[in-house]
Amino acid sequence: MSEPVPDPTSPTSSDPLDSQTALGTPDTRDTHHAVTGPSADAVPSPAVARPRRRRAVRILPAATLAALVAYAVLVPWWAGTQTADFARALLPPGPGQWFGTDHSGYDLFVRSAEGLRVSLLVALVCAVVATVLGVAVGAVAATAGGRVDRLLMRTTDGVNALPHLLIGVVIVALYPGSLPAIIASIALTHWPQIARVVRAEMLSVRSSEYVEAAYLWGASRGQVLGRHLLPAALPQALVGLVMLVPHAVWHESTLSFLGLGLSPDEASLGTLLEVARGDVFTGAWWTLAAPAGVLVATTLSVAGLTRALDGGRPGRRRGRGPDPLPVTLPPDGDTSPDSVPPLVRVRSLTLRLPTDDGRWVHAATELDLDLRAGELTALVGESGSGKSTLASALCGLSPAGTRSSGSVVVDGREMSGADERAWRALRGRTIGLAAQSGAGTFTPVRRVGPQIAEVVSALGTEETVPELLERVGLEADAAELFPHELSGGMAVRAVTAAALAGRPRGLLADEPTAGLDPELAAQVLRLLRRVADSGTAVLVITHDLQALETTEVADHMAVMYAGRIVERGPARRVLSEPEHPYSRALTAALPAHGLHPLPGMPPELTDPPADPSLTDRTGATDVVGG
Ligand SMILES: Nc1ncnc2c1ncn2[C@@H]1O[C@H](COP(=O)(O)OP(=O)(O)OP(=O)(O)O)[C@@H](O)[C@H]1O
Repeated sequence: MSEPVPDPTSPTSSDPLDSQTALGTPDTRDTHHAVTGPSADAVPSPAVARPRRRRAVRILPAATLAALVAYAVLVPWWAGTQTADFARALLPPGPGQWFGTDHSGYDLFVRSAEGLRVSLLVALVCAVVATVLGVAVGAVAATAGGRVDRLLMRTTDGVNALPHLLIGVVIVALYPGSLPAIIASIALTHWPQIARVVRAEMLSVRSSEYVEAAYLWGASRGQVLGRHLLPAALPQALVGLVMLVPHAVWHESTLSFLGLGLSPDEASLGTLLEVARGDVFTGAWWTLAAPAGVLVATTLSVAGLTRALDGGRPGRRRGRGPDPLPVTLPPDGDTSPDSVPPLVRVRSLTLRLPTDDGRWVHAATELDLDLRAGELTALVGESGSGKSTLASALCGLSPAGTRSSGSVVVDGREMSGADERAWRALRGRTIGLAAQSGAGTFTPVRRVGPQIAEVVSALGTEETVPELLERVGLEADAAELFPHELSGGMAVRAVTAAALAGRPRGLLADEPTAGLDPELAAQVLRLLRRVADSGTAVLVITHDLQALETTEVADHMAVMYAGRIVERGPARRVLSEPEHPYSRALTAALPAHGLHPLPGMPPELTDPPADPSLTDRTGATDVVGG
């Protein structure tokens, strides 16, 4: 269900410079310096010594843990079955018994190894069960979103808030000495951390360009989950699993120490500690020190390993998810002057995007636009005027929480209020989107060709990768390249090839010329013209009026400013005789028209003017045209 568009007068204004500041994110890359000069070899400088120390800090926990695991596996195997020998009871540590003996004469070096083996096994099973539960809950929450997500996250918070040990004690007290009860008591209280980490990781990957592109190119939620979200979240889940092991060791040990855990026959470290309680009062401190030392060494090494594993992971940005466009309002009659119905007909489309601080971005207001087969329409305007928001809406990919009204008819079908299934049937097939991010549209770790082949197979067409590449002017061996190996021009072409994989009747190209030099920009625009000439309805979103003017590829042009289309008409006319002051200012900024900069800054879209004109620009001292 869609929500009504909020009252435009309700949002409060904000400082437009805020968003500028946000764009200027400081470079946070590591700036370690290499040591130069003759003395560098002779005397290691602090800059060289520090990485070595860091390497040692990373290796030490792993080596300690490996030694402890070897100790737990090999020593009981080497020692065989021990029998009680009361003649050797409570011997202090010495040459014949390194860790001393307990009150039954058992060698504590062997006994602690057996205890560690049991504790590690129990902890590992608990951690695996908790991780499977956590991954399942996190994945469902991240992919379902909405109410399901909220319900699962509240449950997660609830379980997290419970006193774990108390719950463990209650469960184990109901089934005393039962191993499954011990595992359940630990696993059922420790999955929330994993669920939170997995959900957060999946949400951040879900907003990445290549996942958005996967949806655009027809992938189902299940395919996105299996191909992108789960593989991205699993390393974090694995780190979580390793982190859970020491927790589980401590919980199991505590339960056993309280006499609620395993029986002394299957001694864990906790059982040994519990048995040692009585011996300590006789002065035999080593009976407690041996298992306690092993427990502490295990916990510290796992904790150190966890930090080393977790330390190298880069952060990811959060962003928007692929929620369907909740468009409302009844379809209206075809008001187009042309007889051929457009492939896409937009009428009075209004979109309000929520901000984190409760305001609304007026990203699109009362937009009308037609896209027709065989025609290329250019949508121009400054950054932030709402062009990409419109393109996303035409694919049913508005940001979560978007409020909207108006009509979007695609191929004769009113898509107002259409559900995700309806949009998915249309994405990639009826409308293809070549997204703005170029090479970022592809998963970075795989070659481009197989990724385009996946799009073809998801959309079920007869296209082949070599044919698609040829169509966009790329050599067949470009398929073998990784995304980072593509030049800017090649990346745009590869993205266009993927967008054409479903033989769409409409193509939206978002900033295809961004970052390209004039010659490459012109080549890309001519490529899109050829796509239009083959009968496709093409929308090109661009800032690059210069390239449009040079190539003359556009049939129509719409000028967008502050969320509104302020002028529209034949491209040649709009470029040569713009009518709206903003269109005049845009063309006046071109080198061929005198390079007059636009005055001031565009208005803030959380508080836009009712009738945008150049006079509403903040900081404007000079108004061009008029
Ligand atoms: N997910 C979002 N949530 C809230 N506001 C958003 C979101 N995405 C974009 N906006 C805002 O919507 C407005 C229009 O953004 P949009 O990206 O559509 O502009 P644009 O003209 O395509 O600019 P650019 O060329 O830089 O992409 C901007 O004010 C932007 O900050």
